[in-house]
Amino acid sequence: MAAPFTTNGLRALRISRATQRICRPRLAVCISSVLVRQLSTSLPRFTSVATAIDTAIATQPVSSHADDASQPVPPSEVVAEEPAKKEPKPFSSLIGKVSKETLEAITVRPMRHTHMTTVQEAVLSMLPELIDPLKKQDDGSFEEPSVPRDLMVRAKTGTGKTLAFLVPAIESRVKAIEEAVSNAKALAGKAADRRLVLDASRNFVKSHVGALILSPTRELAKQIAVEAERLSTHHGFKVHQFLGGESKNQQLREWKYNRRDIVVATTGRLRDLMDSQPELLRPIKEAKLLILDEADTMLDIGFRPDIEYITAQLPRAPERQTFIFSATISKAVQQIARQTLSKNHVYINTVLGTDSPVHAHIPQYHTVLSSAKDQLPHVLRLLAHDQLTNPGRSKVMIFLPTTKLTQLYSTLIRELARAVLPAGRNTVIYELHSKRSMESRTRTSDKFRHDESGACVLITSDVSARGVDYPGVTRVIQLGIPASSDQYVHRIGRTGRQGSTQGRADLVLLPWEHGFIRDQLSKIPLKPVTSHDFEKHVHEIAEKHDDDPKSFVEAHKSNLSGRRQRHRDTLFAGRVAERLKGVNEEIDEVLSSAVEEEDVHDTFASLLGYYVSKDEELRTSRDTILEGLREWAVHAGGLPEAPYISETFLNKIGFPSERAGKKMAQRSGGRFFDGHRDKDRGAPKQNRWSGRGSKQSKMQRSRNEGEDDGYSSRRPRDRDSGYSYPERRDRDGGSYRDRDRDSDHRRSKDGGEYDGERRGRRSSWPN
Ligand SMILES: Nc1ncnc2c1ncn2[C@@H]1O[C@H](COP(=O)(O)OP(=O)(O)OP(=O)(O)O)[C@@H](O)[C@H]1O
Repeated sequence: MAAPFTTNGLRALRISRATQRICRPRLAVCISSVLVRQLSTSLPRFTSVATAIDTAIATQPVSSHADDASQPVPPSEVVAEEPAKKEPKPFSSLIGKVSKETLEAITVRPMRHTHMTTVQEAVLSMLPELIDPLKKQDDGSFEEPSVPRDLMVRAKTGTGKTLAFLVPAIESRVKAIEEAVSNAKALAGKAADRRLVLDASRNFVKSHVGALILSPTRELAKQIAVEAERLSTHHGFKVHQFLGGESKNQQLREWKYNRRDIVVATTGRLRDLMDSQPELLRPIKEAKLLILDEADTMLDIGFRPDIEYITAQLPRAPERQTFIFSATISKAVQQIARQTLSKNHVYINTVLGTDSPVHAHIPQYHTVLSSAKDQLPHVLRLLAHDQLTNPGRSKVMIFLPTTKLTQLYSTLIRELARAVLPAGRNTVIYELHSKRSMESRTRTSDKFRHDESGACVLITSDVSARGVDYPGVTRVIQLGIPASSDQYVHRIGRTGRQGSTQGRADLVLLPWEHGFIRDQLSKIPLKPVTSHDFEKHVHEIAEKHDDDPKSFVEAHKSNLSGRRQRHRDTLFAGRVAERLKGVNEEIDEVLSSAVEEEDVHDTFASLLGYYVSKDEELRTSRDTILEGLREWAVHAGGLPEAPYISETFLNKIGFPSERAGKKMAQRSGGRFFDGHRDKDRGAPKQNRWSGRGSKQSKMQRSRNEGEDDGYSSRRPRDRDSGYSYPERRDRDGGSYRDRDRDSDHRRSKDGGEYDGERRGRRSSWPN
């Protein structure tokens, strides 16, 4: 019988590596190619590796650094095929390579998966060799591994990367325990009995951590921990979570009394505990596997000091293995990653050639608005469109660049949904950002994940951009430019997951943000749509509904769950088109009654902080950005005057400010941005929203009461769990200090949420 693909594949890679070490690179690649080609004739699955090496030959420079011993050996690259091009392999093909407990968890209970995704097949077919424990030699060093043990893996969003790294983590733990027991037996010789075996196993699982998994956000860390628990159900493993914003005492209690198989952590909390808790540090220092999920963020400047601190405490390669996973791994990140990975690592790339890391089947649109005034109406029309085209199963995520804008939009959409959207008061609005307590974030995230209302919206900052798995998201709306093109990809990845062919993405930009598309998103297949055309389109669909609501809903009946099928007549109340026509009046009304000027000013300041360094990506001047934001404050935020920004403040935030400052000063009578109001400017002019905020500002209330979860105007507020909870601090009182250290708040350039901390400097404006 032919040897399994993996063994042959790894053997070929090993030979290829050996040849690379001793020959000139071009020659080495040729030899490798011949070897691989021979294999691929008998094993068709190996063709992709052969193709990769062929590509390498084509691109290999004739004169290279062949004799330079200091050049790192390049990683072996495995290019996996797209699922569309081949039959997915069943998990049952892993029998004999993976323990039966893990396979049972995957295929029977609780996961019930049948076939591997491309990335899973590429990684799991490297088992069991990938995680074989290394033998310790007499001098205390470890034997040279016979196959590459470190991985850098790139695969599209929603393709099951979590399972791809968790299975090796679990299997490696199983093997390490077996080895510890067998060593104990060997030591005891004939005296070995059942009790000794048990003791050896018990000691080992408490004194050695198996795998340490680091994640950039708490939401993602929690999700990974849940998946790890599910996958290790039949092994009885304990998964520890060290996440900021949660009780340290509780985490330490769990740690004290339980085995330590897998640790999932955000870097801030883990570092904090490693610093202060020797009881925790000792077993973590024994961790033989480090996994960085969303690796490009983890290796970004904001997280790197923590990552370096943590990795410095762990064993070195080859004793420690490192896996790096992400949907986006740029060349620069690859360079940095190589400092963390062993030289002898494999790069598995399932995103082929020039292919976009976003799923091709997700239609992506962008709208450049002609004025800031159209921003909110357009977003409401997008929501209406989603509810009309996905009746009974609309689930939308709206991403905003700053926390303040997230709060403002949550207030506005919560107020407007009832009057404007087709599902009206049945629309459930969720709000999620880093200013919420951890408890509230977890609750909101869980509720949105399991929401079956048929019309729900999660308004969120970038805390939800990466890795978080919400099934059934029908549309992702991005308002304003994302922090980077990678962040765009990750946000979009919240829809069309698990091979789902449904989903849509919309990017909504102000006129001066247009340059971002050419500068950063030129490789993304974005289709333009004007707000005018879209308005017409939505009205046509709404009128179609209003002409015959019953048959409209009937046509989409298959989308409805049993419970909602019974209530399908009430899916969209009243005449939808008419309500949509009144959107501008409703917005005026809500801006004047539910939003304080102060909130708009704060939001403006947060946007200024976010956009100030984006002039290059936007291909425009800072003056244009400033003007654009001032226009936004008036036309979208409803301020009577554009905010005035002092020259000093402009200087502070890096504007070429003398000219801009004077210009603003001459034009403006509004609020003075340097912590003072400009008293000499007299009373602000009355505008159509004067007397605004007469209802208590929702943003204010949100701040005061921790309002968040699934607020639907249909429900009485006092009965809405999560609505009236006071903002709570952790019982251990450490939340604020801890939050400052938490990964979510240390995000850099494209780590997501802008929270006033930019490149290590805390700014003076709100976020
Ligand atoms: N083999 C499989 N068959 C069916 N569903 C799967 C399989 N593997 C994973 N899934 C499901 O697919 C979804 C997405 O998986 P996961 O979150 O691991 O994707 P990801 O690649 O890590 O995405 P992201 O890049 O956004 O982090 C999850 O709901 C997971 O349970």
